[in-house]
Order: sequence, then C-alpha cells, then structure tokens
Amino acid sequence: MSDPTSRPARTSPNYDLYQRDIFKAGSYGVLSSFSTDPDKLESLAKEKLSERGWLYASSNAGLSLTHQSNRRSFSSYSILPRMLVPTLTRDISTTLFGHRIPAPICFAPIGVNAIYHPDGELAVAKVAGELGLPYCLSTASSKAVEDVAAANAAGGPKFFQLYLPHNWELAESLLRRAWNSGFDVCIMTVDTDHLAWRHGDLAQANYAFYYGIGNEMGWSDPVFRKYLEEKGIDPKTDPRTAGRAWIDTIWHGKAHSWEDLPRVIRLWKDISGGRPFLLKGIQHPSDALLALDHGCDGIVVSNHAGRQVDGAVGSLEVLPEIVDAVKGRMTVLFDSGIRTGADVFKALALGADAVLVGRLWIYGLSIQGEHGVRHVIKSLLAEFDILMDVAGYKSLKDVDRKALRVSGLTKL
Ligand SMILES: Cc1cc2nc3c(=O)[nH]c(=O)nc-3n(C[C@H](O)[C@H](O)[C@H](O)COP(=O)(O)O)c2cc1C
Ligand SMILES: O=C(O)C(=O)c1ccccc1
Repeated sequence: MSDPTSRPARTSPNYDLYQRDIFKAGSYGVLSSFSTDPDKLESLAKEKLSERGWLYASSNAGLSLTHQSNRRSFSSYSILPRMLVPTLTRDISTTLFGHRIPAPICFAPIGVNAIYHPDGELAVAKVAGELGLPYCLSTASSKAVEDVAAANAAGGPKFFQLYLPHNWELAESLLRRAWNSGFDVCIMTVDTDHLAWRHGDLAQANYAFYYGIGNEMGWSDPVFRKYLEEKGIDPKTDPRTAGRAWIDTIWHGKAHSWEDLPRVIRLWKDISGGRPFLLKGIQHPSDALLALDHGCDGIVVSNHAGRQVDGAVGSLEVLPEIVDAVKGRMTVLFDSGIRTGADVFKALALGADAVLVGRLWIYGLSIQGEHGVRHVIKSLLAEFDILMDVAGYKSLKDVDRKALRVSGLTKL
C-alpha cells in the first residue's frame, strides 16, 4: 500500500490536508509508533533509543533551568484569536535569504545524527528537501556534506552550521565543500566553543566522538585526513584517537573572539560570492548589535536548547528586545523550545523572521527514521497552518505583537 503520509507538502499550500491523511491512516492502522503530541513523541523516542542515545538528545546544562525557562517563556504569552476572518486561502509561505519557502520553519543543526538512526543526516536532509524547508547541516555531522546534499536532491535551501576550527586551512576546506555541495548560507555557532556541564552526559562519559562515532565530516575532509596521516592516525584502525583529534581541532584548545569574525566572514563571502553569514547563539541585545557591526547578515536568537548556560534567560523572553535593537537591519531567526504550531506563531509575532526546530525532529528520527522525521515536521506544519486558520490570521504579515497578550492581561 502506498504511504498515505508521503504526499509532498510543497504541492499543497494547505498543510491541514495532513490532518486528513492522519485520520485516514489511523483508520487503516498504517502507522506504528504514532503521536502528534510532543511530550508523547519525546517518551516514544526515549523508549526507542539506547540509554546513551537518549542521554545525548535530552542532556541539558546543569539542573535544566534554562530548558525550563525556554518552555515557560512560551506559556507567558497568549494568542488573541480573531473571528469571521476568511482564512481558507491563508498563506504561510515566506522568503528567506532569497529562497521562497512554504513556511517559516527550518531544521536546526544537530550533530551526530547516526546516534539516533543509522540513516542519520541523510534521512533528515531528504525530508527537508521533499518539504522544501531549509535544512541546516552541523559541522558535527555523522555523514559527509556531499552525501547529505545528494540525499536532499528534491531541493530546498541548504544552510551550513560552522563550528570554526582552530586551523584556517580546515575552515576553508569545510566551507568550500559546503558551498560546492549547494549550501549557500553559513551559520556560525558561537555559544558552544566548549561543552557545558551536562550531568547526564558526564555520568556516562557520553561523548560520541571519543568513541569514534559521528566524525564523518572530518574523516571525509582532505585537509583533516592529511593531518591524520601526518600524525600516523588511521581512523579505520584507531577511531578513538582519530575522534579525539577531530574534537581537539574543532572545539578544544582555544576560545574564539569577535576578532576572529572579519576573517571568517571574508572567507565565506569570497567562497560564496557574498552569500549570507549568520551567528547562532545570541541572547544579549548588545551581542546582536556587535554581530550587525561586524557585517553579519543575521543572527539566530538561541540558547542551544538550554544545553549550554544553566540558569539563563528563556530564549523567547529576549527575542523582542533583540528585535527592537536590530530594527530590521538584519534577519532574526529564533530557536530553543519550539514544540508546537502555537510556539511558532508566538516567535513570529515577537518578530522572528523564521524559526528553527531541533529536538522535535530528533524524536521523529529516533522513533522511525525518515518516516518519523516526515511525520513530526508535517505535523508541526499542519498544526501551525490550522492554528492560523482557527485563530483568524490569514497571512504572516498579520502576525505581530498585537496578536499576543502577556499573561497578567497587560498589552505588549
Ligand atoms: C542533541 C543536540 C545536538 C545539537 N547539536 C548542535 C550542533 O551540532 N550545532 C549547533 O549549532 N547546534 C546544535 N544543537 C542546538 C540546535 O541547533 C538548536 O539550537 C536547538 O536544538 C533548538 O532548540 P529545540 O531543540 O528546543 O528546538 C544541538 C541540540 C541538541 C538537542
Ligand atoms: O551537543 C551539542 O549541543 C552540540 O552542539 C554538539 C557539540 C559537539 C558535537 C556534537 C554536538
């Protein structure tokens, strides 16, 4: 029987068709592990993964206070529905960095996807391409960027997330490979020069690279391979030493500073002929302005899903201040804590141009590989689209701060 959920969403502007697919599929009993509830998806993923896999996906900094603040900040805003608005022809498409996309939703960069499913990044990039949504590949990919591009063959924008190596020759090689593979936006992550204190991972010494898992981006790189050869390290016979070398080259040894930015921006602009360069992990309005001063084309307002600074502010809480500081002079993307269509709506209403989602698709990938990713992302698209319908918002242009109330009945 053909898979009733596999209709490419791009051909149908109304994602609520997916709701009908789900009802029909339900009556035929086609799907196995199935839920559209994010909490249920989280527990299904937990059941499916090994203890280490689950710990890596769920690990937060410290006592998870930032993760909790992320979720709490969504519930401190409420949506003001409008009635009798003819929303049947609503439009949730938008343009991001010159790409027309069917919804303002992107795949956040997540490292080492092979932990969650053997197809890893290939499954995720395939679904993103099919749906026409931007796919962002992590430097910590467990597949080579060239193979990920091939899996994304159906099309859709591709962004490359850069963890800036301490070796400029390697940085150039990674960026060139990404550009040659069709990745035309560079997003440099600045909140994770070092991993934070994550109790879950520390308890198990749970760092995939040290076990030789998920270093494919490095091992497929000519510059890094040459470095390994010079050191006499063979990833095939000694994956752990090779993994440690990869980690030390990308993350350890030295912290980055604003002084590194002009060089990396110039490098990317030279390679790509001036395509966009963003910083990911911005939470302070002053850092947003520094990014602007340094010539960035955008930022991702993000606290890395609460995995870095424990006890930090909820990412949604700082979004309006940052949007006000930036004043439309660069693109503002948002992530950390998005689980529902209502969350997407709130982030857009507070001024984000688009959002990134991370853990939601990890759950899908863990539960049922490619099919699971397709299901969770189509569910999010459908939920957001249906929310626009029932809340009486016809177009993204209508979604602004007037659409929200802060709890306590204060006007924004
Ligand atoms: C398991 C895991 C791995 C991640 N790996 C990366 C990464 O390699 N690069 C990066 O920039 N961000 C990484 N992130 C952060 C995500 O890109 C994103 O900021 C975050 O997951 C968004 O929050 P959400 O998961 O609540 O949607 C990771 C997050 C998780 C949960
Ligand atoms: O774990 C993370 O949050 C992350 O960004 C990362 C860092 C190194 C390797 C893989 C993922």
